[in-house]
Amino acid sequence: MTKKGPMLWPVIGIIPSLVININNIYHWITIALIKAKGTFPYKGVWMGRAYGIVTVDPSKIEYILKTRSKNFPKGKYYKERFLDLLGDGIFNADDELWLHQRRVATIEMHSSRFVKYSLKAMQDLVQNKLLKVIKGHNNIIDLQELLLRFTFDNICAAALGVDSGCLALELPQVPFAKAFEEATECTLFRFLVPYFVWKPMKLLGLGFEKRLKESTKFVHEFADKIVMDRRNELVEQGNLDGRSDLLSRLMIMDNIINTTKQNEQSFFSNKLLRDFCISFILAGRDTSSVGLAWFFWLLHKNPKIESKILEEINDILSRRESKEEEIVFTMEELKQMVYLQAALTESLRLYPPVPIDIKEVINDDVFPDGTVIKKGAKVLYSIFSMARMEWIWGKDCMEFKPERWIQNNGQLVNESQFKYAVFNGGPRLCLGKTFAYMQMKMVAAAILLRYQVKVVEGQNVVPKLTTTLYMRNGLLVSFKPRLANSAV
Ligand code: HEM
Repeated sequence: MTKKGPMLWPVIGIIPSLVININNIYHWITIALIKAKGTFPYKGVWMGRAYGIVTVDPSKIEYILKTRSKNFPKGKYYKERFLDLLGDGIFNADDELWLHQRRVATIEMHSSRFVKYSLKAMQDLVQNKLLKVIKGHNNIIDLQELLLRFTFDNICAAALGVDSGCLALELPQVPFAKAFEEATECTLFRFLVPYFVWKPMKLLGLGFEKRLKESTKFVHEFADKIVMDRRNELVEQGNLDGRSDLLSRLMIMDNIINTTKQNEQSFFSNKLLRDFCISFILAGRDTSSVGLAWFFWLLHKNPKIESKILEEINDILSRRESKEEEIVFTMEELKQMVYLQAALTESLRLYPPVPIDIKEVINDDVFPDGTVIKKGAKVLYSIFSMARMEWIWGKDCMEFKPERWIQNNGQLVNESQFKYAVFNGGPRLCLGKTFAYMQMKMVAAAILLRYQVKVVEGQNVVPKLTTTLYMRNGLLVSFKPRLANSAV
């Protein structure tokens, strides 16, 4: 049953409490959820269509993400806000349209071809770009911004097969990345103001809606050109054998299906391919970089854990038969980094890149504990707050403890997706989870082996209110070469 939560005023609902706590929103929601014993009702402004419950209850999360997932889709509320940027892409689709994209993307992402391609892309990006930028910058640098540049280049290579150039040595402004960031930020405003405010603004081309229109146009034109060029390449060459990115593979798969089933319309039109790729870039653009930024911050506060990670990396390297000049981690070595994986998992628990998620209710429903939820309501679940509930994670829930994730036999703990909802769960479990771990381990190990990441003292390291858990002021650091490896 839902317990009392923050005050709901007539007409303006929960808004006054939100406004007062806007600078500390995640902690405020957490405290409200602790007081309400896990779930409370909320209401936005009158006629604003925002009402429902906020929860951290793993059994309710399992109910919405798995047991009754069809009754709790992304829904109209979410979709109409993301429609301009994402169209029908996987991140914004439900039902058949979602299912087909999900199926083909899953097949392709699990293929050894894609895994090999993404590993190579990551290795190249780390060795030839990221480490070079770090080496070339002797001064203080914003680590969050640097990691964002890395993941943007990485996801563009994986999804589109292009180099977006964010990690060039001089760290240039990249128009596509800039437009993407602007379009995402402006879309977020649609979640913060009632629909009767943003819809007229859109119609009249005002304020953030004007910026959204312009940045979306730029993103779409950029992606459209890549899709068109690839289509032409396929027509001219008859194949895309040299390419392993998702866009090329989906185009090829669709082509093969159409050749076997003559007269049937292609599923992946050029527009749907574009929408798919944009969804993919959105999903993988900032999640792992933001996760890594919090990870390095936690290591700074927990030097013993950093030493243990280093010990593990050096131990793995000591088993190499040949001692190459340049150390590039292999897939096998990354798999052996169990302690590093546990530390990353623990860091993501405390600072989940997607801090709050939302689902819409299609038909009236009743949760297993008897809580009634009405058609049209929204369920918000705070993944950030879940980590801070003693009844979910124990008395030490606030501590950064990688050991939580290692069993007595040395294997990693396989936790329930609904207790650890960081990567979502059920049929819409994050498609990039394996990719993200490979990426985060590669970056963390490559940096930690060579450098001590010195966090500049006196910074105000706090979360920003966006769909992804950015650090509001970034993370200023300097890199101090480790003596033993300074030549690497
Ligand atoms: C630490 C890194 C990451 C975290 C914590 C994370 C988390 C999530 C979450 C919570 C969702 C569900 C969102 C929702 O439905 O509301 C999701 C979906 C998704 N993620 Fe990730 N993600 C990460 C990295 C990535 C990467 C690197 C990629 C791409 C390579 C990716 C691709 C996707 C896709 C395509 C979906 C949509 C799946 C669907 O709707 O069927 N993610 N992710």
